[in-house]
Amino acid sequence: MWRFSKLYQPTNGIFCRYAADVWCNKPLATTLRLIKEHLKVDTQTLHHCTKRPPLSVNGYRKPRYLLYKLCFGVGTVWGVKTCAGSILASCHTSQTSRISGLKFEENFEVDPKFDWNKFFALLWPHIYYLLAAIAGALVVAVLNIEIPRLLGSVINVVAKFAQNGGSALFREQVKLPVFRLVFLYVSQACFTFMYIYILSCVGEKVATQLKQELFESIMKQDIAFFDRQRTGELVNRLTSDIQDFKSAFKLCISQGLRSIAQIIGCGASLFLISPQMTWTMLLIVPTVIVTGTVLGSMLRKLSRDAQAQAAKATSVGEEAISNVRTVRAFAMESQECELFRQQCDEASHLNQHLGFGIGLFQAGTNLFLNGMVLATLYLGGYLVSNRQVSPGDLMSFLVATQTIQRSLTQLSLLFGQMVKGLGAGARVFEFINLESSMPVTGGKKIPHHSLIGDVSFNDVTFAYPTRPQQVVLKNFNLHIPAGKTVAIVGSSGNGKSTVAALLERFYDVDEGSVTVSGVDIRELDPSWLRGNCIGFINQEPVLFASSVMENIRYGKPSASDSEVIEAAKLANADEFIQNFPEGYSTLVGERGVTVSGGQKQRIAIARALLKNPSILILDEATSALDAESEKIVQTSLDNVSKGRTVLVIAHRLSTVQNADMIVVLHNGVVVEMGTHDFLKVQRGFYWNLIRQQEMSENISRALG
Ligand SMILES: Nc1ncnc2c1ncn2[C@@H]1O[C@H](COP(=O)(O)OP(=O)(O)OP(=O)(O)O)[C@@H](O)[C@H]1O
Repeated sequence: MWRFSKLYQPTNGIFCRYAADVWCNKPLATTLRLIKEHLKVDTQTLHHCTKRPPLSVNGYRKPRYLLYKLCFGVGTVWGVKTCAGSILASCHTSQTSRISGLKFEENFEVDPKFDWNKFFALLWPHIYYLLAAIAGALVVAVLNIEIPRLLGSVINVVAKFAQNGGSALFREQVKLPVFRLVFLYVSQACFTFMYIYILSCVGEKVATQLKQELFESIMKQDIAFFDRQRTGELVNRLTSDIQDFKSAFKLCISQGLRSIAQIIGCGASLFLISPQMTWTMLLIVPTVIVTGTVLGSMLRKLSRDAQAQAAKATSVGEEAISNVRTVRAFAMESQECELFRQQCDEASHLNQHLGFGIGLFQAGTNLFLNGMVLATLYLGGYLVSNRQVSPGDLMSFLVATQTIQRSLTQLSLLFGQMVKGLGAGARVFEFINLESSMPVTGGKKIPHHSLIGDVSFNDVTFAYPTRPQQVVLKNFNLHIPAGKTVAIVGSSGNGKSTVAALLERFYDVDEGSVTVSGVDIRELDPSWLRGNCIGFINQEPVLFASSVMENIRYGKPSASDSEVIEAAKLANADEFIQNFPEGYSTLVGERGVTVSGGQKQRIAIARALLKNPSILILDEATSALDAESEKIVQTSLDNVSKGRTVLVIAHRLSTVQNADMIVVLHNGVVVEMGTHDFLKVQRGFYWNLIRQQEMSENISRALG
């Protein structure tokens, strides 16, 4: 990894050096946090430092880098902010975009490198099998040395008896080389089977391991990562990239190993037969190697681009399919098809370039190899005519040359696969190695006997990592005593859901702190916090494509059937579930499409309730429902809220009138606070919100 340490200048470089050192090894969010914490740089300065736009599309730009190096070298005094921002900007476009928040998605995908260390670490547990396979391939190679020579012996016997005749003597003389050949062929078949089978098993195991590690790494990433990444892109890495990598691994090692073994074996055999002819042939090998290296690096780059574009096309398709109802509702089918077609065309275009390169490489290799056979025939014929070699030797030489030719052709075919596999592997390793800035587990757990549920937001300032320039909450303060209900209201986009997301610790605050029972949630075990302490019900709960029972049990995997049913009863869900022909075994379909909005919501309430959380977050939990369903769901929510700390985020003010306290948010700042009755008489923001809502309800009623 490229480091900036050498650019450090004590006078003005501390920020850059620090940023560079940390940043090159850690994810951006961690780096920014560390810079802020350790260098006491505030958010605004940091934004200023990092807001320069990207300078190039791939990697850092050399002239720019040299310029900075020069500037630092002669001690030019630049403002720390500018230098740091510029260096960061000139170093790596994707990362810069991450910092500046500009065009993040497009530029995130840059030139991932294949992690050989990781690759060998994956192979290490299978080392004995691999060694056995390599040994098998080497045995095949050794056997190959003898085959052309034995074939030559048979030809020599044939040539001798073609002139003199005598079938009995012929059988006698040909018997030994033929038996030896049969033995060698059978042994070769056995060893070939052995090493191909072993490699295939190892390939499967490595690919499975890789898939699991990738999935685990994705699952551990912070929510900001998912804000940036498209689902289709992630699915593509889990499926087609792993598949490409697996195929390349299996093919390259099994066929590649065999081909290399054959080349070594037959090469040795060639030297034994006629060193003179062999040296003549070897003259063309450097040309093949140079062409292969130059074309190879070009093709690898093309392959990576093609794969990245294919992933983009998949994510466009995936998005349209998973949101098909919205697409249909807006009659956007043809536009979606057009968009998908464009992305596929682009991928196909890049693949055609790749195909052109691979074709050129293979055609060139074939031409060289055929030239090699012709040269052998010509030179060999000349040597036979001079009686320097026998016809049998020429035959042996041709067989060995042909085997080498076949193996080299095979290798050139494999080359394309290898290029694709390396590209795919690099993309997979990129995410496996990605460190999450927020751990999923680890940290304190509040003991059960202490009072859990007292929540405090202390001077919280926060901007989403993908949009660092837009501060969503500014010096936000809120205290929710244990067992009380607090509602947050305000017009759309003012940061209500952000408050809930911070309490769930989906994101870490930029300044200030969020505490639960007096403990900063950054010190708490996030998995314990979300799994045991907080229940979250939002506007559109997502159910998994399994039974109602399994969906509710998702809240507490160890819950018994009776516990699940108890939770469903409390959530007013038991009755409608029992009315389904298959009761709790009813399948809800993908994302719960086979149940109504109100039913889905009540299943989600039961699911959250099963955890028995001390804090409940209701993020517009009833706003997607009609009046009747809302009433039923509200009753369920009132049931489950008893004895818990509840944070309600609501659009419909009628649902929060009974809250112990109502907080009005405006532009990320608390502008009013109090009970419904108190705020109503204040005639301020809350009163205005009530009036606006009443007006819009009257208008909708009038419109029928
Ligand atoms: N994941 C995200 N990444 C970047 N910006 C976001 C993200 N989520 C929300 N925002 C932005 O943060 C601001 C506050 O959003 P938030 O969802 O908290 O508002 P809200 O008050 O809950 O709105 P609504 O009532 O419409 O749900 C908005 O400007 C929004 O565009």
